[in-house]
Amino acid sequence: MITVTDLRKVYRQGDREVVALDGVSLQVPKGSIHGIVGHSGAGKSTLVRCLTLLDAPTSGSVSINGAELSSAHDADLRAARRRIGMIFQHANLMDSRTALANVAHPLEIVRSPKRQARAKAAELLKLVGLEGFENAYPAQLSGGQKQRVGIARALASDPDVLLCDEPTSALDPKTTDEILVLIKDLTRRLQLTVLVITHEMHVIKRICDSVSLLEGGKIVEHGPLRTVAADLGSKLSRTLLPLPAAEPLGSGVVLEVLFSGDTASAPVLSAAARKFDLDLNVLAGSVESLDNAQFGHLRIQLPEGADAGPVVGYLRDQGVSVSFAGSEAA
Ligand SMILES: Nc1ncnc2c1ncn2[C@@H]1O[C@H](COP(=O)(O)OP(=O)(O)OP(=O)(O)O)[C@@H](O)[C@H]1O
Repeated sequence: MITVTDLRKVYRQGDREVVALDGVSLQVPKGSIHGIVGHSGAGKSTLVRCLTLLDAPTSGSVSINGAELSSAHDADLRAARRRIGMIFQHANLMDSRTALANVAHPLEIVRSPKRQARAKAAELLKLVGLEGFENAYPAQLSGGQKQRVGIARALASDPDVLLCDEPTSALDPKTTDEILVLIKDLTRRLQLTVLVITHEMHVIKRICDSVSLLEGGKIVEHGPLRTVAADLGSKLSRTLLPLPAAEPLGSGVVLEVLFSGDTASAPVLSAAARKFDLDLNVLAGSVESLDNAQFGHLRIQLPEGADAGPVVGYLRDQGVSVSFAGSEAA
């Protein structure tokens, strides 16, 4: 379990203060993956540096499985850092070392016996699907394979926590999905606690159990993936289930509707159309499976002159979230 409590980081530039983190708190349970999304400048890199204590937080605390990191010093701090495995956008492997020697490197630093370090590195390469590549040099590996070596290296110190900073931003879509499947699989098998920092919603959709939106150094929305996706109108729901812009046709009322769980598979819209004898026009739609639950986000338009009130009431009674979008009823 990672617990971050009221983390603040203020940089001083001359007599000016830059508040990069403004009271960030979060909890990530063991065995789960939490995503942190945010635009450039939101504070993501600062958060990574403060979590690993490469940068000292101005105030607040970070603990892993109840052990306080923020007050640790010297040997304790080094030991605490080893409990955090890091994965970066680029694996930053040592070109002159084989895949095996790269993975064994963190073990050599803590003076593990050489034979033991190599045996463990071989085991980790197998775990990340690189059996047979032990003697390959980075130049002989694809981007995805290099990232796998990076992941094996991150696991060498048997960390409790995996901190992934834009782990797939440099990879093509197919390799991205393969690496995400690997991270998810390792999380479950090794009961890791994983924090993924990313600007890609795809990463959140594919592997995260919960998500936080970081803006201006603050977490402005957070929660389990299913809960935030079902919150019609929230920023995270809009980015998880985006709708393309579509001009309304005429002056009929435009509604945004969000189906989740059971309502996503029930023919609620056609039932509403029959019940009120209306033609409903779908202007835009987005359908996704998130954390094994179905979601549908639609923009629909009622015919000109139709009374939206009873339709909205009926849809809400069926468990569908509805809001007015544009038109005279907005
Ligand atoms: N060493 C520093 N000194 C002063 N200000 C800093 C420093 N590092 C970061 N900042 C400021 O803190 C804020 C957050 O920056 P940070 O790099 O954490 O954002 P980010 O979300 O990682 O952005 P990006 O996705 O572009 O890397 C920004 O306003 C930035 O200018």
